[in-house]
Amino acid sequence: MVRILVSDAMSEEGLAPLLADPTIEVVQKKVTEVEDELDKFDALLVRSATKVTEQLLQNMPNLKIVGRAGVGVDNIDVDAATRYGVVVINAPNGNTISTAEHTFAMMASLVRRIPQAHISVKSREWNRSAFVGVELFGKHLGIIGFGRIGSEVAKRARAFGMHVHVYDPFLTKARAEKIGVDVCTLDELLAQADIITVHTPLTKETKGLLGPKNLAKTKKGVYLINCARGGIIDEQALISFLENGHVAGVALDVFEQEPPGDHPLLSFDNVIVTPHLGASTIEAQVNVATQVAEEVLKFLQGKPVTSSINLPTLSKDVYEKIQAFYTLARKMGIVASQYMSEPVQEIAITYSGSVADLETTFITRSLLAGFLKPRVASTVNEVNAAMIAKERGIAFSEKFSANGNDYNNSITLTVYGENKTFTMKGTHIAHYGDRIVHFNGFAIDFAPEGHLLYIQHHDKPGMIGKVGNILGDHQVNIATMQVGRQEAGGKAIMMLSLDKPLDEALVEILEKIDDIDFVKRLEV
Ligand SMILES: NC(=O)C1=CN([C@@H]2O[C@H](COP(=O)(O)OP(=O)(O)OC[C@H]3O[C@@H](n4cnc5c(N)ncnc54)[C@H](O)[C@@H]3O)[C@@H](O)[C@H]2O)C=CC1
Ligand SMILES: O=C(O)C(=O)COP(=O)(O)O
Repeated sequence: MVRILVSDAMSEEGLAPLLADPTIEVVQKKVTEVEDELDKFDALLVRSATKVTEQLLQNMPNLKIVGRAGVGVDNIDVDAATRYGVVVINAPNGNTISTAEHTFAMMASLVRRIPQAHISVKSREWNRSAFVGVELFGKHLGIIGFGRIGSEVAKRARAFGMHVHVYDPFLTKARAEKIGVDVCTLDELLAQADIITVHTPLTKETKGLLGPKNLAKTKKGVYLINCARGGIIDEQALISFLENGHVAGVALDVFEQEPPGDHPLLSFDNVIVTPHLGASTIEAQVNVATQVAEEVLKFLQGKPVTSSINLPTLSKDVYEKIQAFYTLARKMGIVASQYMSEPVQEIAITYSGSVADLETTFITRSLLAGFLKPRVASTVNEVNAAMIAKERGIAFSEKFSANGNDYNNSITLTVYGENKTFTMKGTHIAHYGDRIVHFNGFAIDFAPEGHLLYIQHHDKPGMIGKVGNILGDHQVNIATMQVGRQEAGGKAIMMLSLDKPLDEALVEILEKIDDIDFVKRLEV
């Protein structure tokens, strides 16, 4: 039974695919309510309230995936998740419209002082002259961060007759022209805008983006809106610029600390606030919960996920094409790692023939994960394989060649160790399976599967018989046997597939046979 912890409030309708699956148990409780059983969960679904820290990840050793039912993943330690091999996914567009609409509602409320007027009337006052606002029409709106939400805000602003200026260092000219907005530098935006709204993620670069220096570059009487993340507008700087009257008003949906408690910003009459409600609509919540539920279900069924933060994104089509090579590469990694029982500095992979045209990032990660698996105690998979390889000083490279040599497709792996270099070549043949066709300088043909025994020896009559007799005497059945040699009477190899793993004592007996150089057990 797969167990999923849903630790923040989520739409039941959205979670329906998980709730309906009889092989899945969904527990809807806060982390603090299940502290004793955290090690029993395979998946964790969160919104922004749950902090997925390294400590929490350590307390959940069976966790395989974290699903963020929303956009921002700043509450998740993605680096730590990657290190532990935990996939992180989000729901990137389910709440875009709701957040853009909320931003616009905040903008209108801010310039017309609707919340203040509302409180006044509810207090039985009727003070019309105290609530004179300004129009949005004709005003200059500065949008910092022109992604999904920023561009939806721009469309609405244009409908209101506003001039829209956007700053986003990653925005292509073509996209900006298509939407018809004025792309400018941050300084130009700060100087021109009557209203500034931020829609970037919270990153090292955007933390404090609107701090004392940049706020000083804004127009006197500017209005500011933050419906993205607390901290993009520096709260201390904001207090100073409200106190000195430079900023006319602020609308905040988000805070550096949530909830903000008795925050000094809450005392300003011209600061209007909501409790992180951007995504809080029925529609957005159904959308984001459905998106993560479907993704988690796919992941648990071994299918590719499309909105991963720490895995290359694959479409179903691409996944189907690479699946066979992904498995072959994993097996090749496992075999090579056991064969090269010594420190390794570099792994070079060459993709030839049809596989060279595919998306190979995943295949390479699969090979690395296979290679590292026998060497590391922690979980290693395609999420963290590249990172672990780097940490261990193992460089890796990919090369591509259109020519598949004798095969329609092949993967050639060269491992550079401290003392030796090892090469193997594998191919995938439709309806036949994975074959290793070159091993350590020998042409051969075997399936990289099960309990394999590799024997390197001198090419002499009777060698196969001697090995067969010893194994037979010890009740070890040989399922298949492939042989290869460089030249008659020279070096030769046998690759045996056995019905059960061999113990070390038997390896030693085999190695004592005259003309056997060495024997290696390979478990795939
Ligand atoms: N208040 C709420 O409930 C919600 C808040 N959000 C927040 O809104 C923000 C934006 O979300 P989306 O538009 O969906 O994300 P997105 O990824 O589509 O857009 C973000 C944009 O920011 C730009 N950007 C990154 N660094 C930048 C920098 N240093 N300066 C200027 N631009 C930069 C990126 O190029 C990108 O175009 C996120 O922080 C997200 O967490 C999202 C949904 C709901
Ligand atoms: O999607 C986002 O980034 C949000 O900020 C929404 O947060 P929430 O899921 O409402 O806690």
